[in-house]
Amino acid sequence: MNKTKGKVLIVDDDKDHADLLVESLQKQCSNAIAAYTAASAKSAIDRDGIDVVIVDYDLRSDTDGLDILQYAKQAKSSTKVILIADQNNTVACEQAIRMGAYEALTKPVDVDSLRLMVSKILPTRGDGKAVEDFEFPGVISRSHYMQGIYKVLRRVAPTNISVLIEGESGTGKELLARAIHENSDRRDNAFKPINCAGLTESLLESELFGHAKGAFTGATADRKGILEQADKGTLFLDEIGDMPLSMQAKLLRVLEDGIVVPVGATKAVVVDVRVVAATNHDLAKLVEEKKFRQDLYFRIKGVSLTIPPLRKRAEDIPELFGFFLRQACEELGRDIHRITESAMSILQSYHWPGNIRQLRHVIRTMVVMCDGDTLDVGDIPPDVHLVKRLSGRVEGQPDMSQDFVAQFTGRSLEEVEREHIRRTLDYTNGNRAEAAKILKIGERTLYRKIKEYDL
Ligand SMILES: Nc1ncnc2c1ncn2[C@@H]1O[C@H](COP(=O)(O)OP(=O)(O)OP(=O)(O)O)[C@@H](O)[C@H]1O
Repeated sequence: MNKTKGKVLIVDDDKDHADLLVESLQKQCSNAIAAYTAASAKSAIDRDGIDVVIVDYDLRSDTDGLDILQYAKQAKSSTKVILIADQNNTVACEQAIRMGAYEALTKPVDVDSLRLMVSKILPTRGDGKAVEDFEFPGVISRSHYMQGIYKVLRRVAPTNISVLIEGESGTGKELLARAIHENSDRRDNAFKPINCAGLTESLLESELFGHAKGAFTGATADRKGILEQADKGTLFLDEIGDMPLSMQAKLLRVLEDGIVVPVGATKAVVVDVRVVAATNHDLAKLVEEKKFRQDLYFRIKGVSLTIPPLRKRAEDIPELFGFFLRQACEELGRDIHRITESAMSILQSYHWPGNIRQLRHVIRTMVVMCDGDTLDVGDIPPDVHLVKRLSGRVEGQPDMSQDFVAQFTGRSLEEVEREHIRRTLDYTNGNRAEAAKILKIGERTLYRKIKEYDL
């Protein structure tokens, strides 16, 4: 059988069960180990750089499986954690998923399915050797959209091909560009980003190409441009759609010939750069409108990728949430592990115009606002709150009604009504008069429904 590379840790205080899982996983994973206590699990995580943790929720010690989940993710965010809980403990399973667990299973666990799951996380090559480690440090994503993107990146990153990344602001374009660089042979040389928007043409030219001493007022010394600084490395051209047309022509020439002449210099410099470009415009449309040069478009678009906005991949939110929660807690010296179901559900159905960047800020604000050890609806900033989503289309924002409907598809009208009333009451912190106003029903009707639905 093809063995996977990667380390698997089984954490279970039932020694026999842990050993059984280790034995079964060792058939496919040469490096499966067991820990019977939380303390030894933590030292294995610190010591061994574990890739997959399979942890029993009920450890019968002062801690539980969720604590190990949090510890493992903090030690290495790419570690995948599978939680196993008792059949009736769906609360722990839901909490684990909210905290970024890869999967949460209830007992009895089918060992073959578990093995299959681990083999999906740690793939093998046909010749039995493990796939080369391919790291996207700090890049979180489990949605099928993002998995598709990673598949392409795995192939593309190690080559020299130019990559064009399209996506709304804050979707993680620069992060992916860095991941491409880190997974290429150029990783030991520089990754140089430059934002092509917001710079005057002459500034952009001098930033890109450099300048000679005395080239213009203020040029008191020779200065290497970004292109030269990125020699043998990667040049990241952010917001390339905003580059002035005349600069586009100059850039194309350099990319074609690999020769840079700094502003005011007489000598040319030969450079070897790989280009990764990003834009939040539809570049093909800009080409049609003659606002972007077609020849440059083809030059930078060796492979093009579009990162979907966060609202189209709400399934990524729990894992991103866990990641940013840990970051914020570390930064602010807080110890918060949990989020209520209603709060997570609000985060998952918000439309996130600022995408992942906005999510990160919101989670930080929630940590600041939170009094206890669990984030709740009241900690969510008002602009992310329910009312905008429930009132349908927000001006200037996409229509969210589809996402809203999708949440409730397959549920009865009664269930939807109950849930809707519950969330609205959450939103108004239990203020019935305000909730009735939002719901556009009388207060007496609301009172009746609260009793009827036992809210
Ligand atoms: N998949 C991800 N996992 C973890 N963090 C992410 C992910 N994607 C984005 N981020 C974080 O979100 C923030 C915004 O990402 P980034 O700057 O790469 O976006 P961008 O699309 O380049 O934005 P802009 O177009 O405004 O320059 C960064 O803090 C980044 O680390």
